[in-house]
Amino acid sequence: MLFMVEMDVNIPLGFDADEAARLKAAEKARFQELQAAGTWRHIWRVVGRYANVSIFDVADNAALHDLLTTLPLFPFMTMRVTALCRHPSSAHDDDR
Ligand SMILES: O=C(O)C[C@H]1C=CC(=O)O1
Repeated sequence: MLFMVEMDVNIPLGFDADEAARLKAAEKARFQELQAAGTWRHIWRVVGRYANVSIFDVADNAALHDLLTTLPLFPFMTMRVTALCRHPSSAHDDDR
């Protein structure tokens, strides 16, 4: 199942800089694993914000919930999830 996830990251001012750097590095490593696995299919930066729009391909709602809530930056993220399905005019057979 495909989902669009909009993620806004808010690390509070004054948060420990080393810990923030560690969490960002862990997030990037987890992202790269999930991208290589085809689970985190796409990511775009939202211009002018510490935010992204991503496309996930997971088995079901529970799998997405488990994945998102275990991301290293999850405690600092606001997320909006939109379920997607293939558009009948799409040329991409794997959009499902
Ligand atoms: O930078 C972000 O938008 C937050 C997060 C998502 C992927 C990643 O590497 O970091």
